[in-house]
Amino acid sequence: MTTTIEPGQRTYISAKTLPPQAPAALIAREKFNDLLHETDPVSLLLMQAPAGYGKTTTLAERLAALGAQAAWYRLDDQDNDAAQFAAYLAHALEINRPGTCPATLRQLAETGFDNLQAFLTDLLAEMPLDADPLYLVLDDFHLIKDPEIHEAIRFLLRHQPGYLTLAILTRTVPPIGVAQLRMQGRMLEISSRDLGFDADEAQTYFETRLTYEVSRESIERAVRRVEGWVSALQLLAASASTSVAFNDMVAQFEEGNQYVFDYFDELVGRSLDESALGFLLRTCILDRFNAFMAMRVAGHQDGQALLNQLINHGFFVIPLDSSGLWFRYHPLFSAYLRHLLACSAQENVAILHQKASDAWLEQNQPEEAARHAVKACDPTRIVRILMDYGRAFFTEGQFSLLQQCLDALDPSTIADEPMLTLLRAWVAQGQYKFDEVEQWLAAAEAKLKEHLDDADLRSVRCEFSAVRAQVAMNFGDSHSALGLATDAMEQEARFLPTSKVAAASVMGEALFVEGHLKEALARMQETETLARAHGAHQNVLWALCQQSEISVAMGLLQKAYNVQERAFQYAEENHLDHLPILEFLYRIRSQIMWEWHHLENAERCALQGIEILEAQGERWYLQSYTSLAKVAQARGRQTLCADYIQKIQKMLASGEYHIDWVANSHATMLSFWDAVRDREAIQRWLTAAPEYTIDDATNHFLQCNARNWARAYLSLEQPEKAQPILEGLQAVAERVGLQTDLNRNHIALAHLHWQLEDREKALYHMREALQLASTTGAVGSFLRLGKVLIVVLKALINDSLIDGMELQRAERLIQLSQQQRDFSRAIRISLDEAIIQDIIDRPDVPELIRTSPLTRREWQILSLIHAGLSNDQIAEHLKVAATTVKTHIRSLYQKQNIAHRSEAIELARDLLSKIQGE
Ligand SMILES: Nc1ncnc2c1ncn2[C@@H]1O[C@H](COP(=O)(O)OP(=O)(O)OP(=O)(O)O)[C@@H](O)[C@H]1O
Repeated sequence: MTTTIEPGQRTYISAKTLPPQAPAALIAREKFNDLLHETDPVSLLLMQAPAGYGKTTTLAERLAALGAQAAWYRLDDQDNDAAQFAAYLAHALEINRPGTCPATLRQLAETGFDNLQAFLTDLLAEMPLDADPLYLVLDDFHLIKDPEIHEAIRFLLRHQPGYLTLAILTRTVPPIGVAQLRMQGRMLEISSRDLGFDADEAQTYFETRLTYEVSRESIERAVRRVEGWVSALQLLAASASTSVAFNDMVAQFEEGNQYVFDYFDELVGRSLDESALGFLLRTCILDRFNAFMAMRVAGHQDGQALLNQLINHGFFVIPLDSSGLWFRYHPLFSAYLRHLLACSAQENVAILHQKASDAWLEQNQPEEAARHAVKACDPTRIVRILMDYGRAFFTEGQFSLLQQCLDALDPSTIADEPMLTLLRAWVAQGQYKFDEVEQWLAAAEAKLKEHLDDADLRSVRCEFSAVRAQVAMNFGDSHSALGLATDAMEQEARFLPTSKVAAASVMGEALFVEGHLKEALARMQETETLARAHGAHQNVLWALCQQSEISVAMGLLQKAYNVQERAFQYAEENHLDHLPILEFLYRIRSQIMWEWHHLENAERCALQGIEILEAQGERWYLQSYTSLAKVAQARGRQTLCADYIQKIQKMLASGEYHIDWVANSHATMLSFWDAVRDREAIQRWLTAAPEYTIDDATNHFLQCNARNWARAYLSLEQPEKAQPILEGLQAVAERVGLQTDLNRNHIALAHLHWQLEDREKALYHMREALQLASTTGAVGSFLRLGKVLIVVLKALINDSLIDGMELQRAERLIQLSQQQRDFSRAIRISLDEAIIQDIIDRPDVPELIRTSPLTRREWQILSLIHAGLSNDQIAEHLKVAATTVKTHIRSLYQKQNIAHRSEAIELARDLLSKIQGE
């Protein structure tokens, strides 16, 4: 049955055939250029993604930017009418390209058509055979339910002229023969995965909309939480009025946010029956699922059909692979469903988790099974899983999963089983809960005495010694650690096969901290081999990271880098990107990158570390924040650096950390306070700083800790107090071969003697430092010195005391240090609230500065324009894409009614020159 298209005159709503109005903060999405511009025209461009993913805005923005011609037809429910559909389709084409189909339109008005196909036949016959490329955009196509219109679109796709591309924007996959077109290579697809904003786009978006600064880390976290869903980013920008509120809201997204819930209520409420809703509620407990898992958990016979129904509804169901077998829910949608589930009286959540646990085991996915057993609060299932897979979890480094499992068990259950006790003790030691370690071990020893034979008891003792050795190591008692580790090496492990690997690793660590670098390196290489033989991923990566650390201590940074590469390769080959230990790897990579002044890489690695640690909790971010603070400071971003320092201080105040971490964080804090001349903070630090030793400073962290004291005294201009510390440290570093520390101590000694006005010694130490830098490649440690570095280096050059490589290095350091100081000044001015307020309050300020306030980023760019930087230089300096800078400049121009760069420079000069007092 087809519908006749009756004749008739029509009134057209013009908004339906116009491109949409662009939002005020429109982000250019150049990443789609390749797809839209540089390929041959295709028959169909299918943009399919859930609501609010930016389908309409993106296509409109890109087509306009590329100067492509497009006829828009924006559909609504009323367009499920053949006559209306035909009329609007022809009208959209005609108003975009007059003369395309006047006769068809006339016939529509005067005689009508027998059906849609007859209409399309006439329309296609009337359209020219050849013309400039044209997009015919059908927006919100998911609203079309009429099969006749779907059939008409199939017909159109078969016969359309080559210059026409049909662009369909839809939440669901339309039944128009997509599979066939895909096979024929006649269509392009853009999905939610492509449409999601990436971190750079989100950064530009927030910088355009917010009046406060948000760190890159917060932006990346926001993008991860919402998976680039622009509507959620928009909500964030509109609702959060400070950076604290911003971060709170991002954190809230995990559990759910009321505005987002309301949005989903509207979306789901309209279109789902009971059975589909039940299916959603039950399956939302799964992090991912296929039809089998969905059927087992939801208890539905035909999971696949229900799944297809949900996908066709355009819900936030994300395919995980191209085979279309595995799916998951968008995290915000999942939070919404979990909220509904919690409110539902009909579902027994514990039973759902038990079903999930059993089904995952059938799918040979014990980790998932364990997670659900924990959520079901089901100790019997947990013990069963741990007895079968606990060792594997351990060798893979799944500590937080083990912790969750073990936390759910009764202590006496654990004490009955040596293997469970060992797991429990290792997990506690990994969390620095050293007292607990001993309690777990002692409780088990007391119990096991009663029912284990002598051989087993000996094994237990040896394996327990391995844990005790690691604890002793963490207390800094390398002597006891060595003794216990030797004990542990005596017997083959019966309960946890990797106990001997752990003991070997402790021996390596003990040698390292005692300053026996070569032996330590050899021991760590053996540990790596042993760990590889056991397939113990965690231990392999740990041993590699330690080799890298030892190489850094020896001043062989390039070698350390190469070892890290091996570790990255191992992680990739074994698909270990989710293991928390990878954060260690990224962290030490970030440290080398900072030392080599590759700031972008240093930042990237620190951010990557945070991403890995997200599930472990913020307590573990300390080192990542330290790296980010160092990068921010090196870039002259003092406000950002101050934010990180504040976070670091908070963490240090509320948790126990190894001295290695503490010393590293303190070094960064001191450097920041020195740069901002906060003498009080340095004084305060001295009153509570960790004690230092000099004679025992046979490793990098004890050297760093003592050097912190010396640097604090130097910042307070008390060189006489710093002198014995630095000289003592230098002697120890020399004795045991800590080359990187020698390098850093020489830099500090140069500073010290400059303060003491002993020019000759200052220059001597600086020259030694430069020489060592030819193997370490150090840059960051020099730049930390600030202004005095330039003075001392210039003196070295003036006195012709260096040549060749050292001279080149000195010149580059002067240039970098100078640049850092210039940028720091420009940014300080543009980010200082008081200075900006001062400008705004001036009576002669242009009115527009008051009425359309600039964002921080715009002030910053204005001040960099004033400092004489080109767009590319600004982009390079701010570490953003050149297009991002252009977006900001465009917005700035709009706000200030500026047409040319020269006017911007004039405005900047006018606003900033007096303030800078130049
Ligand atoms: N490039 C962009 N720059 C700024 N804002 C954007 C951009 N893209 C999308 N937005 C904003 O995000 C929101 C959702 O965008 P849009 O309406 O284009 O999504 P959609 O996928 O077409 O949604 P629907 O399925 O509801 O039609 C809009 O408020 C829009 O202004």
